[in-house]
Amino acid sequence: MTSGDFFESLQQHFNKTLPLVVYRKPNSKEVKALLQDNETIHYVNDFSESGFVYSPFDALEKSIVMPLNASEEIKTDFILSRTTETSHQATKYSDAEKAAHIHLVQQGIEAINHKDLQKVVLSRCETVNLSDSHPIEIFKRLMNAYPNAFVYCWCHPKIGLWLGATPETLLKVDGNQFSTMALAGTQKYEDTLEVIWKTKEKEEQQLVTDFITNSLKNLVHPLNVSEPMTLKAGSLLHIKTSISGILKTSLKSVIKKIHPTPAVCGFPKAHAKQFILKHENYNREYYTGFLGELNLQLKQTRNTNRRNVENNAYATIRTCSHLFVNLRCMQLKKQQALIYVGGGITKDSIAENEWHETVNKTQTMKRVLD
Ligand SMILES: C=C(O[C@@H]1C=C(C(=O)O)C=C[C@H]1O)C(=O)O
Repeated sequence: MTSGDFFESLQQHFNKTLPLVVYRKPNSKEVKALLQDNETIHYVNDFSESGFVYSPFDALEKSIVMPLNASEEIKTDFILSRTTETSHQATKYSDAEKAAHIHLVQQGIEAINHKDLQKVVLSRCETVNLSDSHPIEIFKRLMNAYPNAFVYCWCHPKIGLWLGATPETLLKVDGNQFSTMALAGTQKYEDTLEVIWKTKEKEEQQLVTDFITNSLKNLVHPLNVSEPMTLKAGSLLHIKTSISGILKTSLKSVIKKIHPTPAVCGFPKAHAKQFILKHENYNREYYTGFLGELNLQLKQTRNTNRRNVENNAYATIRTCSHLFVNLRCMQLKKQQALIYVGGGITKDSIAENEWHETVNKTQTMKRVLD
């Protein structure tokens, strides 16, 4: 489909206020959309469904799927163009806004010092007034601005409209090949990837790696764990460890084990989650949940040069899922964007610095707003 026809179909479907999702994977030029044919909310039953899944932070809440068999699938190639900065004004924060987050972080540090809690990821939701909002235009700007992110726009008339550009994979399953990543630690990108990471960030990220590798012990075997490396995400840098192996269990079991990871919740998981639900004072909804392709059937012929009938005999069908953590995202209301940002708190955190980290993280979305 031509790019023009693709975005025209998308806009028409959007105008009919029917559910849709449009997305582009990291470093890919292919953009895909699922256009659901009616307003039904399809809930996930056991993660054996096929389609696009949208899951909240709280694993006790229901996940939504746009099923392949109730949607039209369209695709195009999107050619990146030079990013044009929008005219969005710099944010003036009130003292109260800053004080509230600093207080939350201080409560987190206090709990870490006195209770059985090693890390807790604390976040806030910032409201930005918009002069105008064209979700599909914003989605295109996100694709241009963040080529190595998973960029999406998800919309359901009964749930809401979300957009994001996330650097973090929750998991990828291709047949029985499994991979994931431990991503944590943040600093501003200042024109180089050759940066020094402080012990605080290194320990915080190692905790995520340890949690994931321990959780996967009996589910993925053998398990390969890379050295930590620096990853650039927009104007930020993170530490990333790649983890991969052969999956020995169902998708449902592995999701249950790892989501939410200490990269977005904390450690131990139950205590961190309890702290978040009690102290954050707002509902994260889908922020720090996960989203992406669920159980898609990929057909691959072994020898693409041989154009004969026999070739089909060599075709293999693999079931693939590729899920991302819903970070660097926002919810669009009529004339407002709700931007969700957070950071990992450990015993060594400095509350003021954590505030600035969330301010820096808001830039990922603000750069594409009018
Ligand atoms: C929670 C967020 O990001 C997560 C927290 C990070 C950190 O604490 O340094 C880094 C990357 C993400 O795993 C967010 O972007 O809102």
